[in-house]
Amino acid sequence: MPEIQPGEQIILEVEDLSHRGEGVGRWQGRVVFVPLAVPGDRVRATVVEVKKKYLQARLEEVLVPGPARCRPRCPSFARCGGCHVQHLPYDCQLQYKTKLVRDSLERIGKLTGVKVLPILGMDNPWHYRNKVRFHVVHREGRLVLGLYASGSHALGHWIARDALCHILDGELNNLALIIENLLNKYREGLLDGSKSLLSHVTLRKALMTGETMVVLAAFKDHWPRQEELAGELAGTGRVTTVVQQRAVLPDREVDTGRTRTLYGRGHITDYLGGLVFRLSATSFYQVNPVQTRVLYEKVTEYAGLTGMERVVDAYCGVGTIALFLARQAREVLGVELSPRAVADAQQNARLNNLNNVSFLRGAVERLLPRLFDRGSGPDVVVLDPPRRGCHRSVLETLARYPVPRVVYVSCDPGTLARDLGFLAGHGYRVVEVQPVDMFPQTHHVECCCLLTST
Ligand SMILES: C[S@@+](CC[C@H](N)C(=O)[O-])C[C@H]1O[C@@H](n2cnc3c(N)ncnc32)[C@H](O)[C@@H]1O
Repeated sequence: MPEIQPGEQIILEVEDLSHRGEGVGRWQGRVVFVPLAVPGDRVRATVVEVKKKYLQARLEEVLVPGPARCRPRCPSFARCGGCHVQHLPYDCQLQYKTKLVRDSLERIGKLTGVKVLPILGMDNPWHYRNKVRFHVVHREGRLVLGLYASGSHALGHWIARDALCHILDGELNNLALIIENLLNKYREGLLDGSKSLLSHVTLRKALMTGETMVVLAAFKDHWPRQEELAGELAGTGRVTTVVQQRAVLPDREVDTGRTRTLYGRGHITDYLGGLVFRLSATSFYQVNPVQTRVLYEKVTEYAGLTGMERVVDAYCGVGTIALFLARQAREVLGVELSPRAVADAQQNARLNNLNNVSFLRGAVERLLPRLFDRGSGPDVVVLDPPRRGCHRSVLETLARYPVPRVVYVSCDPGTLARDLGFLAGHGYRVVEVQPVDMFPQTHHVECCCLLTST
């Protein structure tokens, strides 16, 4: 039989969801991925890519809808890359995420029989995000704020034309509309020929204080009437600080673009779990404040502190987990690559009068082995790496110097499974995995895991 070609249409039943939230079915024995299809659907799809082991296809028509399929709230759901599973009711999303974690541990980590608890979901899984990054495009004579389409650098959701974003905080949605109008008022200074000088605009709000930051990321440090624009943004009454950032490549995980404060203090302040946190423009902070509390409580439980322990919080950001744990530990050392985040973390320790915490700036893969080689191994290590997981040398260090408790926080079940698989093969027991739904309506899954070496 001739090989199937891109452009050909196929009909298939969808049986499962992939780690990217795409429908998964089979056609003549081959695995087929169909974005926007859900389990139980019978669909007609066009093949867009033929790979050795699978076909990638585009959904053309749902011939018979699966029993769980529901109507997405957002009219641009099918275009926008921000959400992936709005066409499934929330309880099904939660079941899918728990299953995904179990499957990843078995398939990638080769870990069977690990205790994976049902995911902890939200009471209200909408409008939870405290942060958004809008891309800025010059189109049809206007500067437009929007979100990228899935897997593309084209806008899939324009904030002014399409509905408001259903996972973003309501006030940030309103602010985005105001900002788009203001950018157009100052458009002349914000254009470089026909292109926008601004690459993106980031909005970040502190849930508990309402303080709100606007970050204007531009390809130039200065442009005409910059201060006036910042002043008008501040005059909206919603914005407490405006920061200008030199645009950096979008895939840089540690945001090192130079920043300059145009209005206010250059940071916002939030409260979480009885602690106060200062956040600068480029420092990492969890985007779902309600679930962050749930996650950190789990980290605290798994750390099992009695007040005597020495703890390392690796990949510590602005020191949130380090400070949560410092209240119950002898001492905590945070390690973080971003200089701005380390400055925030040090300031946060002072703001909270916690003097048993210190922070080291640098790569965990470089600093952790040194700590252990010097003989100052801790009792508890918390790992909360970016999506790519831990560097091999971090895991090798933990294998060489067994730590009584490791708490691994992860936002990628695939790399988590890989790293847990390594540690399980080097003397650790994976005691329990607790998924936490930090990102409803999307395929992203956060997990908190406890490992012991005894
Ligand atoms: C997922 S965030 C976790 C931050 C923090 N634990 C929290 O809950 O807010 C990962 C952090 O690791 C930092 N990072 C990335 N690569 C790193 C590395 N190689 N060494 C140290 N820190 C790194 C990032 O700047 C970011 O702050």
